[in-house]
Amino acid sequence: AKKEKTSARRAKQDLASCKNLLSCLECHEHAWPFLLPVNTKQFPQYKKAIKTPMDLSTIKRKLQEGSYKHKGEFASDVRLIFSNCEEFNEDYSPVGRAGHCMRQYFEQQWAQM
Ligand SMILES: Cc1ncccc1N[C@@H](C)c1ccc2c(c1)OCCO2
Repeated sequence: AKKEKTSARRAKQDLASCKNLLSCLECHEHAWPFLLPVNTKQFPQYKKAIKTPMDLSTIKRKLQEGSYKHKGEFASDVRLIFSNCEEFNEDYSPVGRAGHCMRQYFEQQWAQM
């Protein structure tokens, strides 16, 4: 019973840390391209090019719904945002640069979790 308690407590702590890190990502100056799902009416080719779209609002919903069993699954979805961004956007475009900046920020914060 002791072992389960600590792992339940750690799971709670991890969820709180993921929610906190997500808030930091959402309010980052360069988060603007990633806040909501890419509008495929605005970018018709996006649907074909990007097999698994991801964005910060979707991650927020998944956290709230308890969709992530381990914090690593949360990190994978965040990294998916940035790999989709690299696939679709030129490195030196405004969105491409924002993606590189946000990825660097995320990995820095993630390493301290
Ligand atoms: C992350 C991403 N990848 C590929 C395409 C779009 C986006 N983001 C949207 C929000 C977006 C990014 C940039 C925009 C825009 C919408 O609307 C018009 C002007 O510039």
